Amino acid sequence: MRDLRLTLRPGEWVAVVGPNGAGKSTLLRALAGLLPTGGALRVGDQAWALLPRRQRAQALAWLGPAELDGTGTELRAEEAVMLGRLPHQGWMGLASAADRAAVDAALAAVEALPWRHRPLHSLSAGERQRVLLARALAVQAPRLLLDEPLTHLDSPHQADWLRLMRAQADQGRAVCSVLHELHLALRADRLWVLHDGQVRYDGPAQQPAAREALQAAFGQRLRFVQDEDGWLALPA
Ligand SMILES: Nc1ncnc2c1ncn2[C@@H]1O[C@H](COP(=O)(O)OP(=O)(O)OP(=O)(O)O)[C@@H](O)[C@H]1O
Repeated sequence: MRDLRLTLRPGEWVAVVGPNGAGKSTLLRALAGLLPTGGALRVGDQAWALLPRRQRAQALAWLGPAELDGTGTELRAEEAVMLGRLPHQGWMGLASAADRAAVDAALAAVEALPWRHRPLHSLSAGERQRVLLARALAVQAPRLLLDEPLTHLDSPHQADWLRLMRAQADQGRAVCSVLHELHLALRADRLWVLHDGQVRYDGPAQQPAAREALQAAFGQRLRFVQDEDGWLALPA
């Protein structure tokens, strides 16, 4: 990937879309500082790489693709979510009242409270994904980078996720999510359409130019329909 110039703004939800192999995960990892890159990655006017690790961990919540299948761990759901609080804890890792409140709120947000004490390996794939989402929420970071957060989620929980991300943006957070669910991606504030390692579109999700870029990226294999909330993309 080269010649990228992208800005993630507070209060804005960006959906990163494009066909398989377009470079979406690569871009997200580069944005999180997880890949060596040329050029400059900045938070405000500060160089990301120069920030202390703890400050970076507080500044950014990360959810990777297919992160955890739960095998080989006895970690319970609420313990996994508490990992999101590590950047806020001292060296002994003692949970404060604020940490516990953040974990409770995150578990409630993904409707995971009833099975908070269950080990991850005993949960279904969708339930585990919701725990990972709760872990990202529990960080309470001003930026959330989420790679395919809807994997394994049923339709109602996908809709819940949409409302959650909208609420995060409304609270002033910047949300950047790689999505294959184009019908939901078009509900984002901004789209980054990727194709062959290039950003082909960076702009409002509901603009005609966004739909043109999507058609080009997906080889004219989409069909757009309108409902009361705007345009949706379906397979042609
Ligand atoms: N570690 C790696 N080494 C070499 N090539 C890689 C590596 N990771 C990804 N690639 C290649 O880089 C390109 C972009 O991969 P990336 O995972 O960013 O795509 P993506 O848009 O997220 O795709 P998908 O929708 O399939 O998840 C692909 O062609 C892929 O084969």
